[in-house]
Amino acid sequence: MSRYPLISSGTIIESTPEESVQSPIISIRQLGKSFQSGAGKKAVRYQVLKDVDLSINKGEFFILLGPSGCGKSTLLNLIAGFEKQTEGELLVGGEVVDRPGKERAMVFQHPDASLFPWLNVRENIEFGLRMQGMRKGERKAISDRYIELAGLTGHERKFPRELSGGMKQRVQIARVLANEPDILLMDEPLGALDAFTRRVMQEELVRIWSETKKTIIFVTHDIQEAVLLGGRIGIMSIGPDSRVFEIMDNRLEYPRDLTSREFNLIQKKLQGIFQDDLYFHL
Ligand SMILES: Nc1ncnc2c1ncn2[C@@H]1O[C@H](COP(=O)(O)OP(=O)(O)OP(=O)(O)O)[C@@H](O)[C@H]1O
Repeated sequence: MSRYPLISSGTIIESTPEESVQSPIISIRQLGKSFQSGAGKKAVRYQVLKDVDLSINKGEFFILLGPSGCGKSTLLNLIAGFEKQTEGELLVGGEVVDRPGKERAMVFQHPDASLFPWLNVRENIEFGLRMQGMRKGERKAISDRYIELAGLTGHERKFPRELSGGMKQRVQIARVLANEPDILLMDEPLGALDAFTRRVMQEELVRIWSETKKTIIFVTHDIQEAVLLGGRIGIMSIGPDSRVFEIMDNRLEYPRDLTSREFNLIQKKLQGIFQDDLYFHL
């Protein structure tokens, strides 16, 4: 039984028992991650994640929501294979994750960290394909597709320094998609954008997701963004020992209307959880 009575208006929002999730592409059982700081007698262990259970289906737009420092990026990094868990099991496509893989791609908050400043938009998008030894014609066909999908047509020859923040993020997303991963891991990818650009990019992301049918795991601490984007929203408890303690189904139709009564109802439910005293004692 859920700790929070999330269902107040029929099917709009409800808590999903983990058992009801079918054939997951990502399966996480009793996952834990601790970090050690310092060495010798002064060494201290900090248990960021503990007993994380989570199943994510193919094609889902899944949100990881929680306050700053609760361990969202750590969980994403474990799924990406950038970090290794200290306890528990993590499977992607039925395989144990012990390193990064082509089927998983990370989109970071700051595209500058991942774009090559000396390559133009098309060359950035084609970079991974060139590394694989793909021929020019084939590369161009793929980059054409993702340039169009990401709304970059007409900007192919520009360099990162000539692009706005939103455009750079589009290039990062197009580049990741060009490598055809099954899963996009997005770590607050819109967090550095101004409010207007962010709204546009949120809409674009929903469109790209519905056109590509990729599985997306999207990290945010913004409740409105979570409700706008997520099909399911995994709510993390405050660390240490953070876990996904509640999952909400969000069945509002896309594209979602921020001003609708239903949207605000879900937003309020989530706000209620984070303001509840119980939340601080999970
Ligand atoms: N490599 C590391 N070594 C030691 N501690 C770490 C390391 N990476 C993360 N942590 C700690 O783990 C905790 C969770 O960090 P994490 O970045 O996962 O949180 P977050 O929820 O993504 O936060 P934010 O929303 O601010 O990005 C923090 O206390 C952080 O200091």
